[in-house]
Amino acid sequence: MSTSSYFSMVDSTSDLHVVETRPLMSPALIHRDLPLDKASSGVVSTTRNKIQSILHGNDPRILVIVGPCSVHDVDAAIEYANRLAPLRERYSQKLEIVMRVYFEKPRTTVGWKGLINDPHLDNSYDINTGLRKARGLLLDLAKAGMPAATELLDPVVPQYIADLISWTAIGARTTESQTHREMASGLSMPVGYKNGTDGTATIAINAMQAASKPHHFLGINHDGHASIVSTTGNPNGHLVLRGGKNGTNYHLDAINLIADELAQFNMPGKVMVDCSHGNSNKDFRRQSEVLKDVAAQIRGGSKNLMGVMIESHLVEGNQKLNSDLSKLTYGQSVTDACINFSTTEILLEELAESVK
Ligand SMILES: O=C[C@H](O)[C@H](O)COP(=O)(O)O
Ligand SMILES: C=C(OP(=O)(O)O)C(=O)O
Repeated sequence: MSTSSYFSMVDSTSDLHVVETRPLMSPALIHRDLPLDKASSGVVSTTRNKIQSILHGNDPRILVIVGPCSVHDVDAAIEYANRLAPLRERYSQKLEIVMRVYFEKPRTTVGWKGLINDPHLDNSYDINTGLRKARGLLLDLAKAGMPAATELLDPVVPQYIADLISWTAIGARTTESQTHREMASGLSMPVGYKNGTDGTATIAINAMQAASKPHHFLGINHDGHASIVSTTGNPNGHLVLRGGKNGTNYHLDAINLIADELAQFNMPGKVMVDCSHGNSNKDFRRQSEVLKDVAAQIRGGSKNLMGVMIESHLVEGNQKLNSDLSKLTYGQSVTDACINFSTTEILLEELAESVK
């Protein structure tokens, strides 16, 4: 029986909801066009080492992940980095400032999923261009000496950009996912695991344990071929407290409780506080309140804090994405609302002053 007559006899049971599949460029091809240079690799490895030292208590400074909720405009991201660079230098004795450069957005239901998924912001989903734009921006930042932090969401994406990332988040919506724990087990940089959207820290503690162990899973290699990936486990994981539906978790009591829980599992007790999301109840103005509380804890001698995360952009607030992109305000977030740059400067000064 010929193949076509065989298939005409059976019901089609696959791809019933798939419209099309398009070729994806291999990581090797994008790396060939946008290679890692010596200076950039130096920025990434030095920053990763410094973050590891902070995490393991060998460097008393505080890690600061600060920048836009998401990058939708590469020029605005570069302008932001140019303004952040002098602050990074000024406070370098007290703070390790790393720019938040988020290309992938996990949505509660649906919405724009970030520059990699839809780089033209017009539902054309030109992912090959998205990956190039993301890598190009990371290279420009690294060449200018600015280290980058991101959230890694799609497990295929690290092959394209992870060599340029100094710190990674596993988000509140994916910390409990085995796929993301497997991915984190093979990542080369320190990883922060967010507590769940309901505020539960236990899933993030489980994630830290799982990702610190070796795993074997499905992925792609540098040439883009489907592969079985085997990892060693990532020893540089920590918790990121981002609050949740049931309230905040940045106060001293909450942090002490979680540090005790971490100690029971022999995990590093030092945590990062995300000043935004559940801790600000998504009101960008409340990030200042959270940051001030954290600074007071550091001033008071707390040994349980290793970092903070701040959502900040050139212009405060956020705006809706609509079809007329020419109406977008330059330097304002199209995802979560952010504080503006002058507030960011004030907060970084206050945080730096709190570190002895
Ligand atoms: O930081 C970003 C958002 O909080 C996250 O992507 C969820 O966004 P959404 O609830 O608007 O989908
Ligand atoms: C999505 C984010 O955070 P969370 O996972 O905490 O909601 C984010 O930081 O962009």
